[in-house]
Amino acid sequence: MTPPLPHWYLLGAGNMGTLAAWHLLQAGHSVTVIKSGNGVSLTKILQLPDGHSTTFTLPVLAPEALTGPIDHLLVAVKTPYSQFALSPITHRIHPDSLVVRFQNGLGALDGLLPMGVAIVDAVSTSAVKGQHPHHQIVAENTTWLGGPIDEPGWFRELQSHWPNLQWCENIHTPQWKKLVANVVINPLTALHDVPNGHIVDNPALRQLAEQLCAEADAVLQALDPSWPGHSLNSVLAVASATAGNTSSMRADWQHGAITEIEAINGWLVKQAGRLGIPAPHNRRIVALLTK
Ligand SMILES: NC(=O)C1=CN([C@@H]2O[C@H](COP(=O)(O)OP(=O)(O)OC[C@H]3O[C@@H](n4cnc5c(N)ncnc54)[C@H](OP(=O)(O)O)[C@@H]3O)[C@@H](O)[C@H]2O)C=CC1
Ligand SMILES: CC(C)(CO)C(=O)C(=O)O
Repeated sequence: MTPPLPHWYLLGAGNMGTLAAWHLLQAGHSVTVIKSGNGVSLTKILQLPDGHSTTFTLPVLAPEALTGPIDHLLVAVKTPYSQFALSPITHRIHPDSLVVRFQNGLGALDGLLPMGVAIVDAVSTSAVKGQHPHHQIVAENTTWLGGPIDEPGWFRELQSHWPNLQWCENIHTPQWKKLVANVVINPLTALHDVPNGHIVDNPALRQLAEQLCAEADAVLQALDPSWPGHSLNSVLAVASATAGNTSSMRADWQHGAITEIEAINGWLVKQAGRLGIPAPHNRRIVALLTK
């Protein structure tokens, strides 16, 4: 008999959470948002890449209204909010639960989940923007899922409803590529209040980019000697491809919101410290963007 499709609990029904929920619903999974405001459902209006909009409604449960165990959890809150969002529900998560971490950076869930819980990382080069209830898919690129488990049985079917979704045996590779792009582009565009393309066009920013990138490559190479290094050209290619965009960190910084610096450059600085590798440029940038 085929096992039932997962029932997902979603922490963070913002841009990425809405994208994931839409594809999961399309594939026949069910999704409940965990958020204060029990009983109030969330109606989402998601603009698809072809310009059409789709409207769907997600049930909402307050953390204290949850009763049974959480078997499948999708975490799509911004990294600084992970602990606050997870703490009321961790007692519902058990060693056989599957947690999908849909966040930029690394380490944001470290120490927050019960021992033994499998974390599948989702790395996406897609882009979704907007504010509840309106969300717009502005770029539909590859999304990789992978972690310490084999490809789940439901994945193939989900793939047929989620364009460019891939299962990745070695999630480190896309995750670290994305990390290096975020290490360079996000803080520089935030601090200098410029769109991504300025990293390529402005010689002073490009020099700072080289410094941040070289430190990131040194740390990643120490963690995994097969890391190819020399990431600058691919980082500049991302900055060129998104030249007119406001990075997520620039947007957060402009709004006075806490940024994801701790999970991006902060993670790198922590690794550098552990490994005894100097990372003064990243250290400085973390200090500048930490309120
Ligand atoms: N948007 C994008 O294109 C991409 C984003 N990412 C990454 O995905 C992650 C999510 O980003 P994004 O979706 O853009 O962020 P959003 O700000 O759009 O969404 C975050 C959501 O989390 C909710 N939230 C915050 N705190 C809690 C809480 N305690 N309990 C329940 N819900 C909570 C917010 O609700 P409320 O608004 O009510 O506070 C909001 O709906 C980030 O790590 C980002 O870097 C990765 C690739 C692309
Ligand atoms: C790749 C980049 C920099 C695109 O803007 C991004 O992921 C972000 O803004 O967080």
